[in-house]
Amino acid sequence: MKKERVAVIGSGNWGSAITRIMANNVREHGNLFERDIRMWVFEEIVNNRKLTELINEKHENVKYLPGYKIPDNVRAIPDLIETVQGATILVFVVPHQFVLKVCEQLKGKISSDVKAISLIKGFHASESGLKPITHVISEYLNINVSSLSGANIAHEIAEEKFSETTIGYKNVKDGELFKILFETKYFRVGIVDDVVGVELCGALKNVVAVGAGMVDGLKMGDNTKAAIIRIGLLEMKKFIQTFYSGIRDETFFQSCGIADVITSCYGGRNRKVAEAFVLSKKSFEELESELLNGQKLQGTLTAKEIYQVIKRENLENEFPLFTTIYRIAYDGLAPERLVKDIV
Ligand SMILES: NC(=O)C1=CN([C@@H]2O[C@H](COP(=O)(O)OP(=O)(O)OC[C@H]3O[C@@H](n4cnc5c(N)ncnc54)[C@H](O)[C@@H]3O)[C@@H](O)[C@H]2O)C=CC1
Ligand SMILES: O=C(CO)COP(=O)(O)O
Repeated sequence: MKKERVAVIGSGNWGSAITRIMANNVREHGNLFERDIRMWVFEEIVNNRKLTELINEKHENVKYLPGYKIPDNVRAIPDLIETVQGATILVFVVPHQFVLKVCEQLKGKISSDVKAISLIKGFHASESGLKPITHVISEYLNINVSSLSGANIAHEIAEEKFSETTIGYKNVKDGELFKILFETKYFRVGIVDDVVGVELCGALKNVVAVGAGMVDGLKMGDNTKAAIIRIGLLEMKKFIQTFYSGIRDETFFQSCGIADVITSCYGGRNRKVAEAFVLSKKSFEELESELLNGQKLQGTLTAKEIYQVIKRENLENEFPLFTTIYRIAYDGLAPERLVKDIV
C-alpha cells in the first residue's frame, strides 16, 4: 500500500502546535504515513535570520510557538509549490484571510486523489456571500476537503494538556484516516459527518469571543459572560442553519461547538484583544500588532464579513449579538451598549 505523505500549509501558532502532533503520529503509524513532513512557512526575517532557517536549525518556531520543540522529521520550506510536491494529504492552517491566495497558487498543481483537511476558522467573503473555506479549497483544487475544529487553544495543546477536537468528514474513510493523523492520548478526536457545521462553528465562535472580551473590558462578571456564551451559541446555530444546508444539531454539542465557544471566551486571543479594545480605546488593528506579535485576529474580520450578510438580508433583529459586536468594533457604538442592545 502506498504511504500517505503529509504537507502542512501554514506555520503560525496553531499550525506549529498541530504539526508537532502530526510529526509524532506519522512516526508512530509508519505503516500508513511517510516519516517526513513538509511545512510551508510564509517567510519573514526574525532576529536578522530567515524564519525557515531558524525553524530547521533549532527545531522550534521561535516566533509563533516559542519554547516547544518541533520534531526533526518536519522541514520548514518557504516555497509553497515545493512544500506540496508529492504530498497526498494537505493540511491547511493559515489565517482565513490568506487562504484564497494560497489556493490560487496551488490551482492546477494538485492531483485529484489528494485529500485535504482545513483547520482554518473563518469564511471566504466575496460579492456573492460567504463561502465555507473547505468549499473554496475543494473548488480551486478539485479535491475532497474535511475540516477540524475544536476547543483548541494552541499553547495548551503544545503543553499536552487534555483537550478534544472534532473532525467533519464527507467520506468516512477520510475521517478515520485523519483521526489517526491527529489523535493522541491528550488530544481526543471525535468525527462527525458534517464538514461545514464543524468549520463554521469555529468561524463564528471567534465573533462571540470578541463579545466576551468586551464584557471583560467592561468588568461585567461571569454571569454576563455566560449570557454572551448562551446567546452567542444560539446565534451561531441560527446563522449556520439559515444559510447552509445539511448541518446537524449534534455538531453544536461537539468540541467544535459549545466547548470552543467556552474556551475562546475565557482564554483566546480574540477575547484578550477585545478586552484591551474596551480598556484602551485603541483600534483593533493597533492592538493586534501590539499584543499578538504577528499572530492574527480572526473574530473582528469575521464580524464584519457576517454583518454584510445580516444587513443585506435585513436580519439585524434576528442576530442582535453579532450586529452589536460589529457596531462596537467598527461603527463607534459604545461598548456598554453590548448588553443593552441584545435584550
Ligand atoms: N492559535 C490558536 O490557538 C488556534 C488557531 N486556530 C485557527 O487556525 C488558523 C491559523 O491560525 P494560527 O496558526 O494560530 O496563525 P497565527 O494567528 O499565528 O498567524 C500568523 C501566521 O500567518 C502567517 N502570515 C502572515 N502573513 C501572511 C500572508 N500574507 N500569507 C500567508 N501567511 C501569512 C504568518 O507567517 C504566521 O504563520 C486560524 O484560522 C485560527 O483561527 C484554530 C485553533 C486554535
Ligand atoms: O480557536 C481557538 C481556540 O479553539 C483560538 O481562539 P483565538 O483565535 O481567539 O485565540
